[in-house]
Amino acid sequence: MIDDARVSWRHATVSWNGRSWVIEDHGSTNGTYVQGQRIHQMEIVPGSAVHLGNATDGPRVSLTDATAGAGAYSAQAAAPQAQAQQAAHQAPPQQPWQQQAPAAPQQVPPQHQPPQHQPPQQGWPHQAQQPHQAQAAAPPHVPHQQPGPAGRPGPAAPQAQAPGHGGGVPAGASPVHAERSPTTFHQLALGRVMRIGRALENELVVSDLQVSRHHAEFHATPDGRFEIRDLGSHNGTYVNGQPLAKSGSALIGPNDIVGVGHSTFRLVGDRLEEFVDTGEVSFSARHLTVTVDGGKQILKDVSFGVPEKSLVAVIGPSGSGKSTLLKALTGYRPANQGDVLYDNRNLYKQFAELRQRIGLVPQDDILHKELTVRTALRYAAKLRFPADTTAQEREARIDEVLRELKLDIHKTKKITALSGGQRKRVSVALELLTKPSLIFLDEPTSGLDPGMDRDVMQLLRGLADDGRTVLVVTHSVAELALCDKLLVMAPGGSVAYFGPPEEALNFFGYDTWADVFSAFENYRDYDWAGRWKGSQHYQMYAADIDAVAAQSVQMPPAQAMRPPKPQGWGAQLWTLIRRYLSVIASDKGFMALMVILPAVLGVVSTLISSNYGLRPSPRGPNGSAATILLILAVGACFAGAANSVRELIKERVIYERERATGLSRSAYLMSKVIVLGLITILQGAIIGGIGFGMREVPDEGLLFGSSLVRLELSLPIMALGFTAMMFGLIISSLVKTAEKTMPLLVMFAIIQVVFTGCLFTLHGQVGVNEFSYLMPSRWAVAAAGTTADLNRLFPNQDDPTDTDPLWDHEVGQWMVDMGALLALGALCGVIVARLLRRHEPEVMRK
Ligand SMILES: Nc1ncnc2c1ncn2[C@@H]1O[C@H](COP(=O)(O)OP(=O)(O)OP(=O)(O)O)[C@@H](O)[C@H]1O
Repeated sequence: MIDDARVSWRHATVSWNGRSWVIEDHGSTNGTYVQGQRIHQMEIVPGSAVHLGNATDGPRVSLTDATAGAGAYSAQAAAPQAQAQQAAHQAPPQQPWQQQAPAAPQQVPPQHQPPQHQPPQQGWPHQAQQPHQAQAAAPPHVPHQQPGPAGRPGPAAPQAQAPGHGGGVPAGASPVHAERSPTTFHQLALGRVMRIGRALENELVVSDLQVSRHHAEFHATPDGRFEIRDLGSHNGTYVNGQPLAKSGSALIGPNDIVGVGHSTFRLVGDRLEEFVDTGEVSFSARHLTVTVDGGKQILKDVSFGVPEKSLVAVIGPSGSGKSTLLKALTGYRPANQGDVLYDNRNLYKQFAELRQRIGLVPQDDILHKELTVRTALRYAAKLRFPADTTAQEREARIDEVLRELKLDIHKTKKITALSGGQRKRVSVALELLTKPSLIFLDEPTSGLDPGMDRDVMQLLRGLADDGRTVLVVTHSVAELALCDKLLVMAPGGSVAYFGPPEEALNFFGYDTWADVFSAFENYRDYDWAGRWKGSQHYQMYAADIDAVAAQSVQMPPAQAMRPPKPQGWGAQLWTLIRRYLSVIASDKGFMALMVILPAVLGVVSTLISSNYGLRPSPRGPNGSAATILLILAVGACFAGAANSVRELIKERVIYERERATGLSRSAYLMSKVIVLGLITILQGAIIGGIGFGMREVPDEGLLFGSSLVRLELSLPIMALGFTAMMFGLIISSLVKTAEKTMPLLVMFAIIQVVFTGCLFTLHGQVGVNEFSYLMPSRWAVAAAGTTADLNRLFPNQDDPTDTDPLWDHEVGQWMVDMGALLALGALCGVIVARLLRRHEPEVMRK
């Protein structure tokens, strides 16, 4: 353990590679320096000047070669290794203000048991010995320090002291951290530009993958003031939580906070103070209230707060507002009233910047299960990190996360081959890539057996001990003792209890959680919130926060909240296409089916007995030509729609999460359209190739003369496959569950059969004919019908002179029919985009 703020929590390791000692930097914030040069990995020898955090005055790690023999040398040199490892596995220090947990109030006499933490079976050595005591909330009488000007505390802000308590520091927040000191100082000089970025040539190097290589620069204006300018960064530069325009600039005063990646900067005189968010942030919610249309409150005045490194569990009966609370805390659906404070900064007001520090693991997995762990993380990293990160940098971060979550032995396995608990770890790993400080999980242990439940909860305990705040909504009560704080929601969306988990049952006066939940069920109208607010626990753990009056939420304008797009549109599209192709390629059965299905449909159509195929019979009419077209068109419709009908619904959770991290809606949709479009066009070619290939066709086509008549006939079938695929996407974005797609697919296909115009005459039927214009099969059969001259082959039996104008044997009509078919496809695209919006976090809808 090296006690220096410039040294990261996991900074570097020194290891013996069999030949020499090697120091490796683990993506530390302030870097590792050998002989004054920032390094990633380097061999070191006794006497090497190795500094952590700063090239000159950072803590020095030295190898001492006390003896001459090689063996003895190794033993000596092991010291730094032990040190580095120790640094990574330190339990959180006991706070000086540690309090004994209060005696349980109310009906039941206190039966407080010290928490019984099982030592972990494997992994997570960070298990705090007594986490509840170590992180017990500061009782109200502990004087709270007030935050700095924009909520960020700092030594230069004593003037911000406010009378009384509750002015911003949450109850339970450690007063130690309210007085946070800067991680580093940088001297600004007039006339000199200080450029910030990830690249080593910057004056101020921020080793953070969220930061662009050349991110922003500070420079002095001629009148002696300082200005920050964004250098077209991928993830944005923020002033007081608001994004600067790309390549925009702003004057900076002493009260302003500049945010770049995980670092924030503040000007003090001509000195720049840098605070690095290493994850250790306090977090609190104040008076959170959510009102839905009709005025009903589904979340009522929820207040709680926790210091850094806390693990908080939220439990409550079904419908008690847990998901609503999670959405309010993450900003997915901001509350109507109240505040969420992140390190004393208002999350809603500074959403654009702070949203990047939040990781959310939804209940369903957010990875494509067909991919291997490593491949899935690679695509996720590509989408989430700035475009200028190298594959090597991303790989290094993935390795780091895999190691941290003990997944490195599983990295080459497909996610489907992992156990439920391991799969959850992979979802957590994905969220950890960008080093969030706050991690929210929605029922991570649902569906897991008790052993895995414990495994996942211990994982979360470890994440919190490593310096993050973790909040988990759970149905499982078996492992609550691992948490620092427990929030119990009552029916109706109010707080029934907040405090140490081991005191909760006593608080309710029951022996088991089943009894508590039964009481919630049986006494739904009881004033659980009133009981909580009248308790000593409330005084101890929440009254402090509640003392500040509730505020209405005024969210910044939509464009100021949108997440930055770490990658450009084209790069996102390319990554999404590649990911989708990887997913398809990993499923050999699906690929085989994609070829077999159209082949079978094409072959089946050849069973229709017809002497003349698509040519006129000697007498003129040839009704079987219409039947052949009908079967081929319906086959293309089925194949196209079946390809896409489950595509969006099965990925909905992934889309929702990725959208919140900057995914472009149109790039996502376009990736589906391109890949599925190519597949269906290919399938259309197979159907048409077999279906028309084995038939007599007219001698002359309309477009290509006599040489490519079969292609001319197949093109409408291919385009029909494409448009049907787009219809399938509409169904996929419309439904709530994947099961509902099947009946809709069947309905779609049957309707297409009816409206081909091959079963009965559509032309001349007022209303029905116009309605048929909305059907892709109508236009596809019409286009092929112009080539085959369907008016002649399949005339109106009542009146052969009454021809269908859509089937006119003319090039112009072929073009119109094809144009209408493709226009329908494009219209479907617009509709899908609108429908996708409904499945996005509320803050992303624009
Ligand atoms: N947009 C909305 N409009 C109206 N009512 C809503 C809306 N969203 C949620 N509700 C209602 O609010 C209540 C709380 O819902 P929420 O999903 O937050 O509960 P929950 O505790 O997460 O439940 P579960 O454990 O079953 O997931 C429910 O009664 C739900 O029907």
